[in-house]
Amino acid sequence: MAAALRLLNSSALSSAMGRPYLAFSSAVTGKTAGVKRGHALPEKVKIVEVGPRDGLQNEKTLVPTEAKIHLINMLSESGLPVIEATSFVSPKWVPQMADQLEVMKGIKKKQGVSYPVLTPNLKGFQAAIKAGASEVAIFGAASELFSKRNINCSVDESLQRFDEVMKAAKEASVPVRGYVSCVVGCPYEGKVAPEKVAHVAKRLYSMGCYEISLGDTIGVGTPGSMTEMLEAVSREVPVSALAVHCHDTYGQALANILVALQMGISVVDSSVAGLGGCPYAQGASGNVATEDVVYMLHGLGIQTGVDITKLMDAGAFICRTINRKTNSKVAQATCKL
Ligand SMILES: CC(C)(COP(=O)([O-])OP(=O)([O-])OC[C@H]1O[C@@H](n2cnc3c(N)ncnc32)[C@H](O)[C@@H]1OP(=O)([O-])[O-])[C@@H](O)C(=O)NCCC(=O)NCCSC(=O)C[C@@](C)(O)CC(=O)[O-]
Repeated sequence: MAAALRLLNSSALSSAMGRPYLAFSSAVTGKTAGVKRGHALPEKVKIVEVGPRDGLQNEKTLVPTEAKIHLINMLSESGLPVIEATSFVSPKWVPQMADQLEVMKGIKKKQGVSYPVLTPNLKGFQAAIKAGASEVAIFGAASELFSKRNINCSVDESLQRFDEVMKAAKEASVPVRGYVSCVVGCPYEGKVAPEKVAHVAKRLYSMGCYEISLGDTIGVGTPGSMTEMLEAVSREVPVSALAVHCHDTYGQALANILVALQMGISVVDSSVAGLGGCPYAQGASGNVATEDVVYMLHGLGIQTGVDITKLMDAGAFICRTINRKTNSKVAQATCKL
């Protein structure tokens, strides 16, 4: 990884001399930044934008529904292939997502873009389908205490609930993504053993989830602990079915994503402007910023299909709307605030 970072930095510096700021990345030129891709790095990465859901769910002040819809529409125009739109969870638990129906009805669905929603149980699944969702995600955890605080049941109980959702989803031919939270650390239990993560990931995959997103919910992972965890999980679930979902609390998210890419993972979750946190994980900061992920990937010559300028416009819009400073380093550096 160190070698790859060295290559990235030297290439970025030389290619940027005398050029406007965004020439640091291939995002504007469409060309690679001249970085030799390591043989393990994928040519393309699918970015799963979780800003409208993960990014906003923790906002204390209710974000106007119209603003959520406008954000999703702007993100759709940026070329992102997947935008997690909202969640069909209890409004008593997460009031910010109580307008899920209006959001789903209000967005302009762009052809080729998927708009999955979170569904913790059968009730949520049924409501999501009624609202027009064509993809859902179930969300479990590798830590008992986090599971209890987040969805009010043990890990085993959650898997039973998910089984019901899976059965209904199969009948309705709806693809289901599975999340595992706390893959390296838990706010209540501390370090989480990689074997526990592998166990839950395997269960979700066996019950039919097409993709398993591994969440470093509180952003404590390092390239070392991520590697250890990913090695354990990839013994149970094919790497082609894995995604990483990194929060940036300790500033390790991009480095963690890079090790995941080097292990063959080609799906990365991120949140525009680095918005977010988890309501049940005190102190957790936002997801890694999508702008920063796209900048790094383009700098590595990896395709995303995302127009970084349009993406930054979406980030600037939501930051203005909720009166927050962007957490994206790229947006800060280019004054897209
Ligand atoms: C799972 C429950 C519902 C259990 O909550 P519960 O209180 O145990 O549920 P219950 O079955 O006992 O029902 C209690 C009430 O909730 C209602 N209810 C029950 N289900 C639903 C539903 N789907 N939608 C709307 N209402 C629902 C139900 O109808 C009933 O209403 P009442 O009779 O009292 O009026 C609750 O704990 C919950 O909603 N939790 C969601 C928490 C959440 O959204 N957390 C954030 C997402 S996870 C995350 O961010 C991590 C991730 C994915 O990003 C990855 C990472 O970073 O690690």
